[in-house]
Amino acid sequence: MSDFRQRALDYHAKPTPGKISVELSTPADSVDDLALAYSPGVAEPVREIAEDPDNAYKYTAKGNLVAVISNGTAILGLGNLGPLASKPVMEGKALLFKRFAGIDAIDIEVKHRTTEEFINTVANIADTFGGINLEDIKAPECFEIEQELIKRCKIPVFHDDQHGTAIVTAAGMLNALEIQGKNIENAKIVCLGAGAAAVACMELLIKCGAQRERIYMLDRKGVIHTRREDLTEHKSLFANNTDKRTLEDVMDGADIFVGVSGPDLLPPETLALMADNPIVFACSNPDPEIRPDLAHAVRDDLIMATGRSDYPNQVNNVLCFPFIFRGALNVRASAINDEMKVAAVEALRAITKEEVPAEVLAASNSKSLSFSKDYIIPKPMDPRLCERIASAVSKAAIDSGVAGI
Ligand SMILES: NC(=O)C1=CN([C@@H]2O[C@H](COP(=O)(O)OP(=O)(O)OC[C@H]3O[C@@H](n4cnc5c(N)ncnc54)[C@H](OP(=O)(O)O)[C@@H]3O)[C@@H](O)[C@H]2O)C=CC1
Ligand SMILES: CC(=O)C(=O)O
Ligand SMILES: [Mg+2]
Repeated sequence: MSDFRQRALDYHAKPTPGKISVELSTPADSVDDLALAYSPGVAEPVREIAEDPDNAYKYTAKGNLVAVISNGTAILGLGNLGPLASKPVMEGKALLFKRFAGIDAIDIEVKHRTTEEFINTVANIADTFGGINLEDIKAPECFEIEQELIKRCKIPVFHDDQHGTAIVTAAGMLNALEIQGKNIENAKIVCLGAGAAAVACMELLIKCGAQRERIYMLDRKGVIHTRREDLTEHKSLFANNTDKRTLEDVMDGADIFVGVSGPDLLPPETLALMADNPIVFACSNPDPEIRPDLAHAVRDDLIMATGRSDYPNQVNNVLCFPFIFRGALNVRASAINDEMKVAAVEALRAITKEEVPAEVLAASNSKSLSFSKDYIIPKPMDPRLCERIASAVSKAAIDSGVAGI
């Protein structure tokens, strides 16, 4: 067994199995404490909440509690390995919520037969939480699940793999384009993958100025084009009227490659086909579509990002979900809307261009970091992220009329 694999297993097994636990926030030592915490004292907030459900925010953990919910159908890039196998990732998301944004999060892995059964399960428990972060649910079911839950729940419901990924991708991409001296309106974009992350990333890039007809999206069958008759509703939105059919066909002259598909799917030699000063986001986890060392060996003019912590430019939704929820929960937003997403993109972009605090340099073993090809997006441990993104998101929620307080 490799040293890293053993360390990763040990990290999860010790000192106690898993990565999260529940801690008490009030005293529970004396008879008097118990009389307040449980019977008879607990009856008082029960009555208050029965009278007005909003009192749950005052007397329970609801307002700072997010459910991280998965069915394990698209666990990172590992595929459909079932709900229980997704638990380490969901506990990991809970860890990140707490570590970076002080949000209490609990993982819930749901076994279900039909999409409707999954939706009903989540809708039926939603009132317990201040927000719901859907995670690693595969396309196309994820689109219906999120839309239906947004309709049925009074709290923010956010499919992280769609919108968290899209927000970070858009921020990193706009910064990378600026460094490469290109603009998004003219960019030829190749997107390998046509699932949850791909569709949301491309839709947000279009909102940022990308031209739909200059996007070439591919699934396992190749380029998504107008003559295909097997396309789902969301893939059809990206059907390109083109005679190009393969990855090699569309990589010719491309300015941007976004990989949200699976490991090692981008042959190094296809990079040679791209335009000058290209941008390659190989975001599949844990193994990217192409390893940075292979990519850099083919081209020295590219900007390269992955979803991982151990290379420069980590384009990963960890840079978004803790902070966008912090901003939403702080103003008790009923939804996470486009205005809040755009505010998160802009905050992320702006932070990248500012001086990096010494503690971030130390945590990332760097002597210096400044806006450049190897620093297009902030590091996740940057303490400015929470304050800056959350306040921008809260403001956008207030301005767009979805804030509850
Ligand atoms: N860095 C980050 O922050 C994030 C990265 N990701 C990564 O993106 C990837 C996809 O996740 P997600 O969108 O949630 O999953 P989905 O299951 O919703 O989508 C997966 C997509 O990848 C396509 N795909 C898989 N294998 C191939 C292949 N050999 N050739 C071409 N296309 C392929 C599938 O094609 P088809 O439709 O034909 O089945 C599908 O369209 C994962 O690797 C995940 O780790 C996801 C979210 C965040
Ligand atoms: C980062 C993440 O959410 C994923 O790879 O699925
Ligand atoms: Mg995910």
